[in-house]
Amino acid sequence: MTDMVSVKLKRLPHSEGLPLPAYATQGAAGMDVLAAEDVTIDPGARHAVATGLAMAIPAGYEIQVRPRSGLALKHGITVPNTPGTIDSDYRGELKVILINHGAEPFAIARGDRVAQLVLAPVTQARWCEVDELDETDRGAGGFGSTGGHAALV
Ligand SMILES: O=c1ccn([C@H]2C[C@H](O)[C@@H](COP(=O)(O)OP(=O)(O)OP(=O)(O)O)O2)c(=O)[nH]1
Repeated sequence: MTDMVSVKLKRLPHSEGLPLPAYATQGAAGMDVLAAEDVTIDPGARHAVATGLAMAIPAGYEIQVRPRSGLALKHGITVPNTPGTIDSDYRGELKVILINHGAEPFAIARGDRVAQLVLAPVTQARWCEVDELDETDRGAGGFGSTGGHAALV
């Protein structure tokens, strides 16, 4: 059974008549979120798409704005800041930043499902400053230090 967390949501006038974000299937991790405006994004351009929704996410949670794979694969439409972070103390309009990596202008109509929202728990870190860090086999190796993209044998 999936946990359910209540999130207070306020409709702004331009979302009137639109369905709320919803899970497309029972096991979906993300709720598809709808555009509240008509807009065309030219190749290479970005736009913060209005959703007409504001919310009060409970403390200890965030909402992540993630791309939809179908739009990415078929049209090159993705979220450049993915996952977009909606903070629990944000009360403004949730906007979906989209970029068109495709070759054609991409037309969005009000009501189109442009991205998905994932509610996720947040753990805040407290820094603990030290003079020395413990040693590991990896050490400072990174950024491809274990080899290229060929399969490990
Ligand atoms: O895709 C996004 C990302 C962010 N936001 C809103 C909610 C979030 O809580 C706020 C700030 O986002 P973020 O911290 O990513 O932006 P920033 O550039 O660091 O701005 P700020 O200085 O306002 O925190 O903007 C959106 O509506 N959509």
